[in-house]
Amino acid sequence: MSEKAGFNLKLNKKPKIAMGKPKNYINREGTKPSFEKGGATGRKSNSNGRKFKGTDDGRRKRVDSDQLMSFKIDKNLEATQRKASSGKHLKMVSSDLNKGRKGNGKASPPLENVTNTGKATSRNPKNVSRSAKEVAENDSSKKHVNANARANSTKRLDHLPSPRKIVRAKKSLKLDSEVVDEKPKKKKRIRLDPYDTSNKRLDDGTAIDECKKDKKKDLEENAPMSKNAQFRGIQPSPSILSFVEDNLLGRRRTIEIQRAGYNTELSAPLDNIPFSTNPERERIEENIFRNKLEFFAAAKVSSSFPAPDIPEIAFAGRSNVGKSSLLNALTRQWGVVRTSDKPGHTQSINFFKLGSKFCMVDLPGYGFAYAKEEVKEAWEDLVKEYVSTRIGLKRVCLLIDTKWGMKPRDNELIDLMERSQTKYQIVLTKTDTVFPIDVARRAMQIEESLNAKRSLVQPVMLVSSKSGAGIRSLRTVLSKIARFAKL
Ligand SMILES: Nc1nc2c(ncn2[C@@H]2O[C@H](COP(=O)(O)OP(=O)(O)OP(=O)(O)O)[C@@H](O)[C@H]2O)c(=O)[nH]1
Ligand SMILES: [Mg+2]
Repeated sequence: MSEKAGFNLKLNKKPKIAMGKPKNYINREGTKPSFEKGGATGRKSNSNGRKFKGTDDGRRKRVDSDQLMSFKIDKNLEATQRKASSGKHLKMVSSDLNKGRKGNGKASPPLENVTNTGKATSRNPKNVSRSAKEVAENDSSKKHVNANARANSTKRLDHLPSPRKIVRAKKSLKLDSEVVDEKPKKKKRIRLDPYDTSNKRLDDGTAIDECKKDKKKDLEENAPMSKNAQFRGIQPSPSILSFVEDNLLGRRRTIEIQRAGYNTELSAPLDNIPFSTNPERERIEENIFRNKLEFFAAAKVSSSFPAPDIPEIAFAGRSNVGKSSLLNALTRQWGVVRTSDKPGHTQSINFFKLGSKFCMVDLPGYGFAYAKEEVKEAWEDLVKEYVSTRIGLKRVCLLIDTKWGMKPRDNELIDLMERSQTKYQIVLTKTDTVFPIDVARRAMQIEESLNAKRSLVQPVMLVSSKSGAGIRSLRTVLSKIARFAKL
């Protein structure tokens, strides 16, 4: 076999298909595919010789059958393309081609023609004529190609196609191979650009999410911290922390209190002497608080106040903060001052003598209480009048619930006491209801917030009437007032 023939065979890739061509196979110019005339069945009668020009009948018949064969193949290709099937269909095409060759005993077009025609017909039947023209143009070369194919067995190539034709043939072969090769390929994955916000799908999904994230971040950064978050951010000083730990302030387990040497059988166990061998409660260290607590006056209006002949210490604060309970805890005389879990229990200013030289005053609470608004307002006015005008009032213990901290009404009273230059001291109550760290935080918070107050007496006292924590310390502070107070 000559070199050129070999080259043509390379172009055809499947020389076997071309090999089956009969000797008298001629490709025609201007022939129309039979399906344009409504015949897609491959009937012999379908090929109407009269409509083909420049060919004799015999040839026409052969051409028709060829065309029919080509169309048959085209149809197969169409189906192949529609089903998007791969090499399987290509095999079918080849087998059909072979079938046609075997069955008819006639020439079948070479693979390149078949695929070319298939490609053309699959999109536009008009392309068939163009393809036929191409076929005609390449007539001679294809003749030789076919002849080459035949020459595989017997003959050698007579003349070679021009280089231009070879290129064209190569191109067509490429296109054909592309058509054939593209089918088995998997669908191309569409890669979405995450930064392309013009993409609707991105807008619906990732892009919006990112926007939301950014907005959320901005809001988080710019939004003011919640009160709770601010409170959690407080770093108590080491001195406050150690005070809290030393006095077992805050919520503690019974075992912890027992290990510290306190008798948990007693009420307010921490208000005792640790590791005492005495099974009973030790005596109160401050003499003044050993006195009997005696109720001696109650006032709902200022005119009912008793004569101010002894120093007084008053206990003010919101309703239910633990004022009455603290009086009992300080004197260890439970039941003398009535307490209740119902806010607003104390409805008048109650005066209690502790011995002959000292008086403790239980004030009605302000803020939320189970009472009518006008009644509560009357209590509040009474309390304000008492703390701002009372002669003999040496100190106001302003009780704040450790859990809730200071409220606007507390600040109102502070402002009033500041104006009236009444000495006041903050007492944090119910410390047993929160964690030790929160006791320290609250103390720190209040100390810092009231730093500039002139009438405020430091330090902030931390107590629990229930556990007895901090009661002894408060007693020490108050007994000094009672001892040195003069009218
Ligand atoms: N856990 C705990 N509960 C307490 C403490 N002190 C008081 N209580 C409870 O709090 C509730 C209210 O106590 P009170 O002493 O009546 O409070 P108050 O401030 O006098 O209330 P008003 O008279 O209504 O203004 C009662 O149920 C007490 O048992 C404490 O230190 N710890
Ligand atoms: Mg009370």
